[in-house]
Amino acid sequence: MQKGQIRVQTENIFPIIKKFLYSDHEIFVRELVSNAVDATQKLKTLSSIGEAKGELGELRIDVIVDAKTKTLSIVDRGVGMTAEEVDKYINQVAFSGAEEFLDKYKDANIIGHFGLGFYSSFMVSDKVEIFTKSFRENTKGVFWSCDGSPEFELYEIDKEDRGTRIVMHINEESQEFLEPGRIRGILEKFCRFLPVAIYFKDAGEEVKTDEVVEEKPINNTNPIWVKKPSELTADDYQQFYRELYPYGETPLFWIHLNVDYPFNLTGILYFPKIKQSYEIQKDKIQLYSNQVFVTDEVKDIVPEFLMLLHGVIDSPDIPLNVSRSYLQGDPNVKKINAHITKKVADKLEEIFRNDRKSFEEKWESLGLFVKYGMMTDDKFLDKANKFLVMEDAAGGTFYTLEEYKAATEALQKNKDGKTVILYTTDPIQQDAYIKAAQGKGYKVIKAETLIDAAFINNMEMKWEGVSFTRVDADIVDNLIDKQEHAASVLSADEETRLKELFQFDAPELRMTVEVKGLSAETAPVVATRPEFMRRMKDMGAAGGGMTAFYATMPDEVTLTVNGNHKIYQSLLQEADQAKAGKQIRNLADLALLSQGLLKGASLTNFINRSVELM
Ligand SMILES: Nc1ncnc2c1ncn2[C@@H]1O[C@H](COP(=O)(O)OP(=O)(O)OP(=O)(O)O)[C@@H](O)[C@H]1O
Repeated sequence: MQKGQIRVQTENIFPIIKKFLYSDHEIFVRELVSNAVDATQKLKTLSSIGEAKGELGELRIDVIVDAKTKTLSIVDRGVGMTAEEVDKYINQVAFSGAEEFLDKYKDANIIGHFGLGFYSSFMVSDKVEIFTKSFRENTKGVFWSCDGSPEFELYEIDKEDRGTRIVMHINEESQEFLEPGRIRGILEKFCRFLPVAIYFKDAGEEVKTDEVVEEKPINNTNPIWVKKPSELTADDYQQFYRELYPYGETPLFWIHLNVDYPFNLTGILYFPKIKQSYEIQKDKIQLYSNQVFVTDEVKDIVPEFLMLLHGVIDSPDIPLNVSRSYLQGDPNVKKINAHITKKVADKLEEIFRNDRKSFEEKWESLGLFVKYGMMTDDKFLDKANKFLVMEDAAGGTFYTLEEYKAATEALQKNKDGKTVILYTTDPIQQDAYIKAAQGKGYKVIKAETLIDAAFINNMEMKWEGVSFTRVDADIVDNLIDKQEHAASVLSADEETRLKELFQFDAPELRMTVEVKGLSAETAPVVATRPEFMRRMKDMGAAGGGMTAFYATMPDEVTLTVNGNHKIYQSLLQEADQAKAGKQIRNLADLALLSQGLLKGASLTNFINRSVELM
């Protein structure tokens, strides 16, 4: 028998482990089961190259919880260890550099992500024992035990079967890890797709002898992301989606990632159906390293705009044991990021080209990813410019940017030669304006979703030769500023007088009045909301910052008085000044009403005044 001290520089390494790993105790299960998987995989490899002799038998891992003896055991049938190996790997190697590591990362919250490996078992144990026997011929079994002090025991034992049994004597504070439900839950979280079958057993559970209980492993050892895309059907992908998200709706489509150079990465990303932007859930992508679950916080690894996707990413090349700031600067992570973005863009373009109809049908959900991506990632923007579509206000027709430009070439270029994209944020409320624009042959597109306001601002900076104007931003004749003027039939005096009549108090509005010669069929007064101020106000309302103060400002509105409307001929002749004033006020209110700007007392006044005039 050998007795000795574990050779780490710090005497009190165990209290440190316990303290720092406090928040993430459950990861010891992942660490130990991963070791058992590694030992099993190693044996398979050695056997395949003829270094391990004989039958391997059923290769499985058993996790056994026993409340009576207060132990949790993890049993594998892998390579096992000889006495020398236990001394080398457990006593010496496992902790070299640990002191330095702890010093460096004392303050960071990342230690929970650091694979402390086998020693993490001491977070929850008073004593840990190893019973192991190597696959090598003519070796004896080995017993190792340590109670959490740096002293250990190591001696040979008789052990029949190959492999390793780790027995943890769970400590007083960690009794939760003796609850079968708790352990099962942890296994399902971390070990769900590990490549070796894992069986969970509650030693305290009574088994009736005449009953054949069918054993089912915890995990799916062969998840579809490790298979070749050519071997898989649409059904396989959808079934796997349901396995990941039992309550999720059928996804729109998916992308199978498979890279082996210059880094290793596999995975499947699903585009979920999104009906409302507020349904968006981030943190739905799970990150694995060789099928071991690592985290569902994929920030920094997946581009921000793709955080909305679901699915799994598996890469042994992502440095998991280091801090976030390091991760951001990591060249591999940057490459992975760029690769995922490219793959997603390629896939979207492929669907757009091959099946535009289905692409357009999915646009309601897809548009959100695409627009978000175009705003935040210039590489993606370049590609997406080809497949971003804009839906006509009439519904059912979609234009790409190029198609819209071509279709509006003749009518919608302004004096600077820019294409003016007319949009509506509310086809019902802005119906009159849309009809007027369409009447002139203009194309109006829908921009109704939460993201559109920001998207429009952003694209105006990024797209050359394009500007956006909301369909009610000006009277229809001025929507596309071509610097053409129609003459008014009124004399200069009459215009001035008319302008005066329209000067009245409207405290909640900031009003500008202009008299213009519009066509005789156009309404006598048109209320419009200047694009710039309205955007600022919308942005202020949506989210604070610099623009927040705009939200508190009065609504800005322009009243364009149509000097060519025949109603003014009689109004300007009206002898009863008070009556004329009221009629003028009513015309203005009607225009404001169409913009949804007539509210509260102003609305009541309008109704009373109308009755009076009648
Ligand atoms: N179940 C096992 N069967 C055989 N060897 C094992 C087993 N568990 C641990 N070992 C040996 O002990 C070594 C140290 O294990 P430990 O978990 O501390 O670190 P690691 O697995 O090498 O690295 P990591 O920090 O990523 O877990 C392993 O490399 C392996 O050689």
